[in-house]
Amino acid sequence: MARLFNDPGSFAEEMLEGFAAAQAHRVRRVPGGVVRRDRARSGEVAVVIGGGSGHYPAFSGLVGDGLAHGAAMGNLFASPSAQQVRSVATSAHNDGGVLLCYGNYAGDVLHFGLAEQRLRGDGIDCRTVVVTDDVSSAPADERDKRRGVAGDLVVFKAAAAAAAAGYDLDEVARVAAHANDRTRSFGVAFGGCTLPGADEPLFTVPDGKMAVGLGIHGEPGIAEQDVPSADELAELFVRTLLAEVPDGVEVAGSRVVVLLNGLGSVKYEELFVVYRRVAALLAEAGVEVVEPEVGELVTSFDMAGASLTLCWLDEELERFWRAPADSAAYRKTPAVAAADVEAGEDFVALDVIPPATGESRESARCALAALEAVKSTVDDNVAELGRIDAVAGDGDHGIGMQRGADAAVAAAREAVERGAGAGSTLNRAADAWADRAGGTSGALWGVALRAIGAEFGDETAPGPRTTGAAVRAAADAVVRLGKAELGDKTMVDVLVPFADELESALAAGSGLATAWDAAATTAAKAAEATASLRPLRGRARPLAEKSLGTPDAGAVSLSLITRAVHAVLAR
Ligand SMILES: Nc1ncnc2c1ncn2[C@@H]1O[C@H](COP(=O)(O)OP(=O)(O)O)[C@@H](O)[C@H]1O
Ligand SMILES: O=C(COP(=O)(O)O)[C@@H](O)CO
Repeated sequence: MARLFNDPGSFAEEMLEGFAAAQAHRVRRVPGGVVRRDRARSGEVAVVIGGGSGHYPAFSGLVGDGLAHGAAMGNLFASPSAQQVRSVATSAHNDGGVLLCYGNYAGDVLHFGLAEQRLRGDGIDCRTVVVTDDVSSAPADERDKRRGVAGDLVVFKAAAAAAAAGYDLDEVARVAAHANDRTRSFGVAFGGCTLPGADEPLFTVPDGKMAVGLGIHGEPGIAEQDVPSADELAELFVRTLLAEVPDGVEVAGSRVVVLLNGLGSVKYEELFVVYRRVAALLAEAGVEVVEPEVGELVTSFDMAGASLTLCWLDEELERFWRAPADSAAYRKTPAVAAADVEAGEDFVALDVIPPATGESRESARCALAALEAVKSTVDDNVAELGRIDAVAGDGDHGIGMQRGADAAVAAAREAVERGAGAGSTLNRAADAWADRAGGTSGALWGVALRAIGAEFGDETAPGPRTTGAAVRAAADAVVRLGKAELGDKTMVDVLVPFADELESALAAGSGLATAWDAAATTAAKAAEATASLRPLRGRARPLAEKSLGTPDAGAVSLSLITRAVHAVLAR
């Protein structure tokens, strides 16, 4: 467990501050993360990686020559926001376009996806490759649903070496996708991680047992067995990964990168004991190992666990794997000399409040009151939302919603004080929510509030009809971004019936407060009804059976929020 921290809420930020100070000769701090201190040559594709904090050396430790050009860093175990990714990518860009490369987690996919759209809008060409190496997170015929774990390193390195070799953006993306296709990982855990300030570990494994197939956020594993000996673990690792070799690869005679990764509190010495047997087994199978790594490459805070990664090489991947690199946490000599180029402009968000009418400013005050009610209900339910999310997810839904709601209220308050209209107030609240909350729900709440803001605008006071249309627009935006359907066990199962009921009650002539009341009652029933569904989206999906009987965390928080907002409308 973490012993050294100040305010747990500032841990990720303070960690990055210290990292950047300690690595000032390699990296530069920019809003949302870090970029290389020295620019690469002009025209070189920038490889921008990122994800939640708590996985060091992923992601900031992998920024440097021959590795990533920048890393966007979110809160602990929560993806960076779209704005953070955009900021880092803008600072890392060398006029050669940007490859966004990160592990396949719902929150990362949403935020990096939004960032990609915005970067394109800024005139920066982008491609995306998500890492999906964890064989236990989905079957082989659904590789695109798998999580990204320690295989991140091989994919990031291949992409960055291709960029350094002068490949263009399409070619860098091709190399990264190819490295991902050739990479498989498999992990186990003996104990959970405890985040700073938390009293309990995120999950536990019974004494003497080992969870098999566990993810890097403590997502429960696919099986449990007695703790094996080091040799037996090596045998399990190698057997599992040799059972799923990429298409077109012959095991005997192949050359592979091997990563034996410690997840946080397994000792290097233990890893070497395991590696001794891994190396022997691969040799017996006729596989030649190329520059293996044994150590901490992608961790999960202080989780006790380990994983094995194999990347099946061809000539090009081997060349890129062997290429020099010099980052804080990963170095291969000879180090490349940094190009001595002027640092470019960092990304600076515009801070202009658009003009608004008096009536819209009045509505902005109501929007602020509604957000305050949201914050207060989230505060009251934070532990329960975490508990529900922990059944099949990563247990951070309450904390994420709290971070988002806090930030949204602060941003809305500032906007109101500066004379913003309702639309702009909600836009600012939306960006603040998405920025601070991270995670899947952060991205979704961000687009939902933005959609409401767009309907409200800064000119007129939104009446019942506009409010109904705004809620519908929010539902459409959430579905468009998250692509969940009704019945997938997500917040959509509450948001859509809520919007339907609100619209039909308004159409039947009810006033806003009465219609909202009826819709909030529908929302509560819909949230409860998600208990009988199996999740088909998000982090809980691999644990569908476990989640039966428990409602969806995002559905419950949304239903509580609709009820809290009703209290404001009924005033
Ligand atoms: N594709 C999706 N569309 C809509 N809602 C989703 C989707 N994926 C997940 N969710 C919602 O997000 C909630 C989880 O939010 P959060 O804990 O912030 O995410 P994370 O799993 O990234 O930590 C889920 O309970 C679910 O309601
Ligand atoms: O957890 C991470 C991002 O996933 P969310 O879906 O945002 O929770 C992060 O730690 C890995 O990038």
